[in-house]
Amino acid sequence: MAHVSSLHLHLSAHTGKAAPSKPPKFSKRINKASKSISSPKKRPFSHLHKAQKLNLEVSPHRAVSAVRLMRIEMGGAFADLLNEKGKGSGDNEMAYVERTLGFRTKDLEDRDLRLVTEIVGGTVRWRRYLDHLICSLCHDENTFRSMEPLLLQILRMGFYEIVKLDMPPYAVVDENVHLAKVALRPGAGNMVNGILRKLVLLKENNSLPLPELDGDDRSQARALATLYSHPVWMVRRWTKYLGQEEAIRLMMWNNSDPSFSLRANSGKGVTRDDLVMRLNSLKVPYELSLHLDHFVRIKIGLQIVIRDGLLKQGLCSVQDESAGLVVSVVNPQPGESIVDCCAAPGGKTLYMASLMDGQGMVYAIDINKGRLRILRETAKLHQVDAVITTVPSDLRVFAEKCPMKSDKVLLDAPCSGLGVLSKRADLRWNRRLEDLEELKRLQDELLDAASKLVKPGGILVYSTCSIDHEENEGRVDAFLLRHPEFQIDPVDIYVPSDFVTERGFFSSNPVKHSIDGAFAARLIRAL
Ligand SMILES: C[S@@+](CC[C@H](N)C(=O)[O-])C[C@H]1O[C@@H](n2cnc3c(N)ncnc32)[C@H](O)[C@@H]1O
Repeated sequence: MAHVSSLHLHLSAHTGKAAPSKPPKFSKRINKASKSISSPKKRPFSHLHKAQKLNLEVSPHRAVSAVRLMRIEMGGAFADLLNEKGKGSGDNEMAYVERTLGFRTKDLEDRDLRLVTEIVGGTVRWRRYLDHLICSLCHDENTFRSMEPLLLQILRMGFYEIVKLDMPPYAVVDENVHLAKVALRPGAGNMVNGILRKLVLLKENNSLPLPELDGDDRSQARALATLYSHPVWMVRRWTKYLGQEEAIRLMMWNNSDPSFSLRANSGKGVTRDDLVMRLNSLKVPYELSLHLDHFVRIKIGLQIVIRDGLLKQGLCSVQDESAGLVVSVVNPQPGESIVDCCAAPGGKTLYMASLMDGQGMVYAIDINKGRLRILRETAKLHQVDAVITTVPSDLRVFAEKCPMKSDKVLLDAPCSGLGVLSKRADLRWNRRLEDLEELKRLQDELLDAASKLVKPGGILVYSTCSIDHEENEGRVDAFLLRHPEFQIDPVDIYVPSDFVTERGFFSSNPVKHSIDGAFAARLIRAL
């Protein structure tokens, strides 16, 4: 999670990358605020102190959104509330606002939090599109490129609200101008006013300066990347593998509001009916999963579920159905010994453990000790810790040193995450094409290591949350060439046929199935 002291980094609007420097563009107010941030002693928030800094004219959702956007861009934090793991309570957020902007606003209500989620998620997703418009309406490109980070975030929010949310334009202009004035300085407010008013006029005349979809493949990819707000390399890759129409549909999915699934924690004796009763009493609308007995889908209301403590009490988990279906491919049975090779933070480990009726063992290996600690704690909370053993280790080292042979081995490999871009709003901006090559090398090494832990006749499941052919089928094909002792075990008896590829792999497609994109291959070792 981003630490607020990252405000000391200067962020270039051009690269979106933070580079260490003194904070050149922040107003004195911000510099003062960041001084107090880096001080190890926190100032107590006395009532007097609060009253002095209370600003009732800036709406809370706007102040919180601006600060979250700063944290995301400068620290790589995730945009969705889910990743705040329920810590995003109003109080916490307001402390961030005060330390970043130098004032508090009135407290956040549930409605404000919903707006924050919508504005932050949308502004991050539409960043390339919004920056194109902002840059077009600036005096010159240099003005845009050298814009101070907070000012840019305020403009992005305003553009998003006007263009994508169709909010009443002059109210948006007034509020963002006011925020820029109090959080930065009067001149910044004037600039926001000028640019946003230009935007309102252009929108009213239906003449937003957007690129045309023409020219050669490269220029079309660049235009699509702006129109649907994705990196150019992703557009080029998807156009090549999926065709332009399908690539556009995928980008539209990635830009839509994500829906979430909840898994009733049967390890603790909670049934889906129990979960549904709680959701009814909280008035959170849901749909039963068509594919998995323990799962329900919710489009809205995750905040309410978090607030009500359902996650903290271990009654359910937030888990996408695509992850649940990967567990169906493993098909864990009571009494089995299962190795989960890249287990943390434990979504699949916990679900597998809950299906084992207290018999057998899931060995949860992960290189990341901190994430593994979270897994251990959640396993206790979910009352499945008796069938989980955590092993902090690099899988490659573990497989070399430890001769254990298991019934089943799941390798849920580190991957690009290209199947989960609707939930991970900022991920598209953090991934580079070069990452894929590095990831493929790691995936091959981890597959080789995982295969050593499978007993003769045992099962190896390779899974990712990517929709990229090279990370999925490509890795399996390369593995089968290196390991003729394994062959494909088709997944059709474990998951609905709609998810089964011609070659017998599991594949979920966000556009087709309205869940995250994921992949799993079930491989069986010769006796
Ligand atoms: C996709 S995540 C796993 C998600 C997890 N299976 C779940 O369902 O919650 C990939 C995991 O691989 C771990 N990892 C990366 N390199 C590793 C290695 N060499 N050995 C073991 N774990 C590794 C990362 O720490 C990360 O937790």
